[in-house]
Amino acid sequence: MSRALLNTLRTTSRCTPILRHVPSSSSSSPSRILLPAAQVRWSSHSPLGSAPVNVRKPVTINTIQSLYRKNEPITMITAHDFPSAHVADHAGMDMILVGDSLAMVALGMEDTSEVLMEEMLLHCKSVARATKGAFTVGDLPMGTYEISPAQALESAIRMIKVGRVKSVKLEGGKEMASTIEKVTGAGIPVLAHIGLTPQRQNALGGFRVQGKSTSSALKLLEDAFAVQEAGAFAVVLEAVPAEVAALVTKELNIPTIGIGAGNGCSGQVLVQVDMLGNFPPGRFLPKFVKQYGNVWDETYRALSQYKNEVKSREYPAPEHTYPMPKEAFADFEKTIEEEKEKVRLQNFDLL
Ligand SMILES: Nc1nc(=O)c2c([nH]1)NC[C@@H]1CN(c3ccc(C(=O)N[C@@H](CCC(=O)O)C(=O)O)cc3)CN21
Ligand SMILES: CC(C)C(=O)C(=O)O
Repeated sequence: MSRALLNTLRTTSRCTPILRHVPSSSSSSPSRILLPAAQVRWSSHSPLGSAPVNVRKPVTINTIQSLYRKNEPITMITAHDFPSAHVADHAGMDMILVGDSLAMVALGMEDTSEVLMEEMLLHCKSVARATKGAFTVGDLPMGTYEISPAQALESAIRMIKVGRVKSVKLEGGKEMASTIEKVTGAGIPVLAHIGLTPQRQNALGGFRVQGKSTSSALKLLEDAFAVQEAGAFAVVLEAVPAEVAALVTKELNIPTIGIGAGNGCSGQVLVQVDMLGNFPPGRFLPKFVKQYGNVWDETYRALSQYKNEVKSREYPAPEHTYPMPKEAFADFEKTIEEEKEKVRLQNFDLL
């Protein structure tokens, strides 16, 4: 036992039970700093974790083009942080979108109008760090691109430079053509987004299916042509009748990525937490969402079991603890008893 610890035992034990003052192995303990590098382990969610190696060629804009030419459906999913992007990338998604649905699904906001550029950038960065294979797209949040093409380009550049994504998405058709031209002209790929554009929910009168009448279907086609002409590499079609989306897809020579737009699109996108079922029971889900998992139930079950096992002292079990040679512990106990005895005698002397 070190002299310092013995001194601590001596001085503190006069007024308080000594065991409270034995330094613990908590994370704030300075001894942690002295660990040799080889012993330092990272969480499995960190970039240096022991996650399986993902060996696929990174998806580029050319890969997307080539999938489109081969008529192979393009897969896209949203992600909002390192773990959700990590798993999406490993599952082999072609594209990962940091959608502004981040506002609701990760930040608990009411709708997408509240999310700020700085918040999008933070999440884009964490997604970009996890994504080695998929092509990343960052959503330009409301208010960062509508004022002028110059404003849009400035925001798009921030997305690339700070957010570390490979392309940007913005909502709007014909009226956004000059903006899309400006951004793509600077070498930043743009994914357009037409049909139901959630950032304009107040003008649309809510989340309403678009292109249901002949005239609104024609407007959708017009918007699709306009964004294609302006240089968008693909276009999201959200909440439009399947036959309209299929026809628009046929008429275009860039890929359409459907969400609530049926099976005739060149690819599909969904919000990851929706399709994973990672939300409490009873929450409204758009009818186009297919729930492929039940992550909420599984998480709830695991957390409840953990809670119960901690309360009942079932966890941690012996296999979750670190062994120590019996003799070393016996010595440890004995030394403490001896020290306590010495202190008792000293205190007695002082009387
Ligand atoms: N979690 C989440 N997932 C999404 O897919 C999503 C969001 N949030 N927020 C932004 C938009 C809103 N989305 C929605 C929401 C509702 C419908 C919807 O189903 N609306 C009515 C349509 C009524 C009509 O016009 O016919 C419906 O009853 O189907 C569609 C898209 C899709 N987006
Ligand atoms: C659903 C997709 C297309 C989206 O825009 C988002 O997640 O914000």
